[in-house]
Amino acid sequence: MTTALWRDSGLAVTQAKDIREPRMDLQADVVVVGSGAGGAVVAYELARRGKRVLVLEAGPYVPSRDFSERFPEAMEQLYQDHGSQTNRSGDLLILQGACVGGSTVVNAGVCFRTPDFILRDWQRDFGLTGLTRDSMRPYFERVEKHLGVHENGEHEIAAHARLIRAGANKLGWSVKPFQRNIRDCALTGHCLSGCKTERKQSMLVSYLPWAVAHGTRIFADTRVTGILTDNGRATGVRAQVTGSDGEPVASVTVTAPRVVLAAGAVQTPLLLLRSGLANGSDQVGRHFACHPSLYVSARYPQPVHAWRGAMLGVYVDEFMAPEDGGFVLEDGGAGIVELSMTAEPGTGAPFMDFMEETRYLAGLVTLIHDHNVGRVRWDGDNKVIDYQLDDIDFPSMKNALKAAARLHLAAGAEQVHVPTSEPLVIRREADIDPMVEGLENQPHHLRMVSYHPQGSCRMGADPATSVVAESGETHEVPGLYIADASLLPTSIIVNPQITVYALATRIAEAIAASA
Ligand SMILES: Cc1cc2nc3c(=O)[nH]c(=O)nc-3n(C[C@H](O)[C@H](O)[C@H](O)COP(=O)(O)OP(=O)(O)OC[C@H]3O[C@@H](n4cnc5c(N)ncnc54)[C@H](O)[C@@H]3O)c2cc1C
Repeated sequence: MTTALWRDSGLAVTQAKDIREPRMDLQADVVVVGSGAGGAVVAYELARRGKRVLVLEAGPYVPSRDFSERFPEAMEQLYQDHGSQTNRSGDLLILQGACVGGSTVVNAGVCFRTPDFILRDWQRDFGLTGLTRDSMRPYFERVEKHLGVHENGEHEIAAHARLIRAGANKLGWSVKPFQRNIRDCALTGHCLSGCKTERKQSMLVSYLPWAVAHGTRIFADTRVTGILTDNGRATGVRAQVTGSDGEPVASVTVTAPRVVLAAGAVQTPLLLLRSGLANGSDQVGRHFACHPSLYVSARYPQPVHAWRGAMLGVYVDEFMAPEDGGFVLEDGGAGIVELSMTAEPGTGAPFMDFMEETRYLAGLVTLIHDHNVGRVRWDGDNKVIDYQLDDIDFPSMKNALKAAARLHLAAGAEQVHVPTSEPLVIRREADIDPMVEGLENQPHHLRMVSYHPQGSCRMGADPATSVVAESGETHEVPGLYIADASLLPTSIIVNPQITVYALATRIAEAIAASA
């Protein structure tokens, strides 16, 4: 192995191309699997306390200067399965980052604390009595300070967001500027392709360099394939380094008394299932949720140019509480490619007509508080994500659609495009309820995207119904921890990165205290 190199943009990462030996045996106090929201925070928080930390990341290291602002290239470069990961039936695109920094590299930078009513549910239904608003506050404050989280200024409310705000104001609905972890946003609108300007405070430009400054070693192109145990205790991991040509480069064994899984809500359960660990209760991979989203676009009489300016400006929280509807509407800028990926305007001539109108379109993303009805599992060597929009969640989806249509029309839109497989266009307020109520919950009927997979290794006090304890340690395997979005016992309705950072900070504290 050659010494890891400092790259121009500042992160020391050992990549497949740096490795010369076919076998490596490494030691650490803590080995962290995955370098996204959970993994990066755990790595830094433990390294700064003097632990020898090793981070293994399956995806490549892509320095910010190599990011492409062409979305298809970014998907190829930075996303899990090159942006093509779906549920089993193929009607839900499930996006995740797969690179050093994980999904935080490609996320939109929106920041929400876990809503209080969600924390209360977790205390009541899962015995997570330590996760109160007051006890979580210092963790939220810490990550928000580190990541420069602040409310959008007026210059960050782009034309599309101003329309959404005007519509909400007209209806008397609560509408607020987003909080984002973007310092001096360059307003390029390319958040989902990685932030070339490094203003978005992803893990790639924050916690990972800080962890490295405290001695953490990061290996990219290195997929963990198994967890090692001795006498029922975690003792390390087995991994495989793969070159950019797909050829195996080296096998790696890491010996470490603490193993932290932070491979995300799809890969963490798969790794546990493959290793046959922590699943005596048959809970691993179950209770998967994902905030299935619709992108409801509308044509305005004037050009909107929804790809210009900050990607996300404002959101409507009028219906966030379950008793108010259980959904959130988020304004969302989109370029032509993102639009053609999430809208459903038909094929042939209708599609061409729709795309020609792109500059007149503004969009709203719907987020619902879905139930944990999904499951991640293996079928032979193939990963399977079983998730269909459940009938129990369909009313919230319809209510979110109706509200989005109502808001667009109030803001002056001439027509609203509902992303259904049969093109559905709403032009009048009076048509909203009958048209949306006419929809049926059938596979392939709605064009859904998930940006927030979560909940497949849930946290709880009862080992019979959960995988990990409040400390993040698995109930069954001492020394084996989980610190990513798979922990969340229920879907949280809002964008989850701050929840993951805060929980990972807390779990790192518990690990440090245990060692
Ligand atoms: C397009 C997009 C937009 C989003 N926008 C927002 C937003 O605006 N606000 C917000 O709060 N949230 C947003 N999110 C969600 C947020 O980024 C995630 O919830 C969060 O990053 C999840 O953290 P994690 O640690 O669970 O997983 P990730 O951050 O996804 O990290 C997991 C890492 O583990 C690696 N890995 C997987 N398997 C292995 C293995 N076997 N061995 C080694 N490494 C492995 C993966 O390659 C990946 O890098 C967005 C997500 C996406 C995809």
